Amino acid sequence: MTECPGVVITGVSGRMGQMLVREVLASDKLKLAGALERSGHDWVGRDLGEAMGGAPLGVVVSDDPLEAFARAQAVIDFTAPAATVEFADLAAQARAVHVIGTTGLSEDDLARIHKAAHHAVIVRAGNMSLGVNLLTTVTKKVAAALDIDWDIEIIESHHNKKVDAPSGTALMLGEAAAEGRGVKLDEVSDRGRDGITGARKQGDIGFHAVRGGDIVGEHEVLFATAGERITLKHVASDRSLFARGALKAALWGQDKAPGEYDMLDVLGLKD
Ligand SMILES: NC(=O)C1=CN([C@@H]2O[C@H](COP(=O)(O)OP(=O)(O)OC[C@H]3O[C@@H](n4cnc5c(N)ncnc54)[C@H](OP(=O)(O)O)[C@@H]3O)[C@@H](O)[C@H]2O)C=CC1
Ligand SMILES: O=C(O)C1=N[C@H](C(=O)O)C[C@H](O)C1
Repeated sequence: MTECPGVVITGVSGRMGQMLVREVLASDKLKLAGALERSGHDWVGRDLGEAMGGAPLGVVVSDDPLEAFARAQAVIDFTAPAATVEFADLAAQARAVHVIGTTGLSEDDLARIHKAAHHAVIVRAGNMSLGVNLLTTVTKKVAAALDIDWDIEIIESHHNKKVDAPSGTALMLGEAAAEGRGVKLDEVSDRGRDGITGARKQGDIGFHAVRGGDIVGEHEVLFATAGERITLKHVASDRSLFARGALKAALWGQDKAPGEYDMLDVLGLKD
């Protein structure tokens, strides 16, 4: 029998980090090869299971990514942009599949990730759920079918600890709508109106971010014209769906050539 690929989880104390650990431990296709936190974090040096408030797991939380990645076949990373670009370089050096869920990445960050993907497989998506990725394909089709007099607005809602806006998912949906319309998102994007903004510019794609309580993630794409509206909506009520998508990506990437991929590739939804 072939051995399960070993996976390192970064940012293990985080909301997604802990969810990913649970999903890897429950998986019979991947094994936990390491757990990372930033230097100085009080989980570093502790047993991961105990740090999470449970029984010991025999995995000590480390702050040494290169050493951890060298022992792994995959890295699953839901942290922050500054950490993710470092991890992309190090995972590529170790030739480990790097699954990136981190959002809020700048153009410079994306360029660095693109470079790292010359040497290893990188799967990156602002949302790892099947439902959202399907929604992007539907959004693209609806946008392609409708005239410019249908206004497109994207409304996202998240918990009050989220640090970036618009969400990675909202941007994926915006890209899909822009692609469907045959325009560039950065030329039509209108983010968070405020004050005397003037009338809505035809062809713009609007973004609105709601933050409150413990909302896991909700995304709505509104197509509105005179006399009628279409609303496409996805609601995530449990973070485990993002974690399961990430595990699927880590496995899928094992036999792929170096390069940048997304969840549409993993889910077989690319057209
Ligand atoms: N693609 C998807 O499907 C999804 C993406 N996300 C994205 O994942 C990311 C994390 O979300 P969430 O888990 O809620 O956030 P949390 O803040 O709960 O967790 C982030 C973790 O990353 C750690 N971290 C941050 N910076 C560094 C660093 N420089 N080096 C090492 N570790 C670091 C944090 O440590 P510390 O506490 O010390 O800062 C923390 O443990 C966000 O970008 C979010 O948008 C979330 C859900 C789904
Ligand atoms: O920060 C979150 O929580 C989430 N982030 C992702 C995003 O920015 O779209 C995915 C999901 O909506 C949860």
